[in-house]
Amino acid sequence: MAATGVRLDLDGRPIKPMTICMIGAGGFIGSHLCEKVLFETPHKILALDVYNDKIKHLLEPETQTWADRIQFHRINIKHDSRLEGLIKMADLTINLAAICTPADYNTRPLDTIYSNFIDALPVVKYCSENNKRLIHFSTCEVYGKTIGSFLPTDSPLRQDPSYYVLNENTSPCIFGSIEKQRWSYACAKQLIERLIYAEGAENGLEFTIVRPFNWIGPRMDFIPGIDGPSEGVPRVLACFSNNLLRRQPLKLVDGGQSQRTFVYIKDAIEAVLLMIENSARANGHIFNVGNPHNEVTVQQLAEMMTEVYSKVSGEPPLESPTIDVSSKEFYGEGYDDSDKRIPDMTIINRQLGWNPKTSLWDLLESTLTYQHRTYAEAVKQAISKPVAS
Ligand SMILES: NC(=O)c1ccc[n+]([C@@H]2O[C@H](COP(=O)([O-])OP(=O)(O)OC[C@H]3O[C@@H](n4cnc5c(N)ncnc54)[C@H](O)[C@@H]3O)[C@@H](O)[C@H]2O)c1
Ligand SMILES: O=c1ccn([C@@H]2O[C@H](COP(=O)(O)OP(=O)(O)O[C@H]3OC[C@](O)(CO)[C@H]3O)[C@@H](O)[C@H]2O)c(=O)[nH]1
Repeated sequence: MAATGVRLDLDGRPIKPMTICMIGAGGFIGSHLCEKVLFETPHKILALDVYNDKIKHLLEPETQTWADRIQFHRINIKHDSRLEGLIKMADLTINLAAICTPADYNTRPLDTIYSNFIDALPVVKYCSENNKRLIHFSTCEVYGKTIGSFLPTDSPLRQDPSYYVLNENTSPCIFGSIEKQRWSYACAKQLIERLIYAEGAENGLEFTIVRPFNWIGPRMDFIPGIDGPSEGVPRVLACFSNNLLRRQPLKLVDGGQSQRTFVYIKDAIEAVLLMIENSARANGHIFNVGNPHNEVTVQQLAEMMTEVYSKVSGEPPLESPTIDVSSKEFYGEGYDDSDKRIPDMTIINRQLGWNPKTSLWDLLESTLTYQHRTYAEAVKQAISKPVAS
């Protein structure tokens, strides 16, 4: 499965095999990136994470053809002296490690800020001091709210893309007040972006910053009570999958009127591989990675997921498939929301020629087929178990 023959970059130069130190390799994005690198390139991976359940299929059995190209290190980067050595052994470091579920931002703001800023500091420092290239995962949340959201609801300017399309070099970062602790994550991500940018400007760090716009697909987060805590609140794909699997109405926070653009994880991973293998085109840039054509309100997402799940599971949809819930009830005090997220694709198009391919319907069809195959039986068994009194 590994690539054979000479592979060329976008400028026709041979791509040299490299060693990648991937921090957070055991998560949703990390697991897909590990697959891509192992199946389609000759590169080696030093995979660092606290967990490895999502990459077990890549680590075992050790007879797999790629086995000598991935090494798992169970490391918590908060406190592990092996981190610098592993970064030194690699040509490139990719940092994916983070607390990145909105339910945590206002309920565990300290953990969120430490994870997204303080814990990322040594990674940046070791890369800079050892002249190692860094690809750092930030977020589309650094844009916060759109300028258009502050206009009167009937203002025609709300239809003008310059009031809502999010551009890496020109859009401002607009967060709510400090008591809206939702923004702890976005603010920590923004500060680490600024630090990386400054390391590039003052000390010559070779960096690329990725701003993912709602990447979704198989292995995202967990299903509460099955492979994660019963009371846990994952991101929207897993929340709605959980509701569909349990035949419960999908909960629309504050009416589900916020808008998102969703991109299929496999499309997005193509963009990351282009960044990995085209350093001259990617260094010094911040890239939006999303699919501007897949925009829906959360309510429309719920309706589409209900329809797709019915198709892939063969079960009829519920008579009342959704229910409204207040954000205070769902997430607690201090929650706030991004109103709309459409990525400007000019920079990634110009530098890497990347475009997403998969429609929202198609990506939901493959993802919900996976969810049904992976979880339906376990959920059925969990539901049928008598509850302890
Ligand atoms: N999925 C998206 O759409 C999306 C959107 C915006 C930003 N991002 C960013 O992309 C990155 C990866 O996101 P994901 O969706 O794969 O999340 P994820 O939670 O699935 O993956 C993060 C991984 O990092 C690991 N990790 C966290 N803290 C660690 C530590 N101290 N030491 C070692 N490992 C640690 C976790 O165990 C987990 O496996 C994050 O930085 C996130 O902020 C993702
Ligand atoms: O059951 C639910 C769960 C969520 N919502 C609403 O859906 C919107 C999207 O929620 P989610 O995908 O969980 O998170 P966000 O898009 O707000 O934030 C993420 O964006 C990128 C990232 O940085 C990492 O993935 C993260 O911060 C939202 O409006 C929820 O309120 C719902 O209605 N019902």
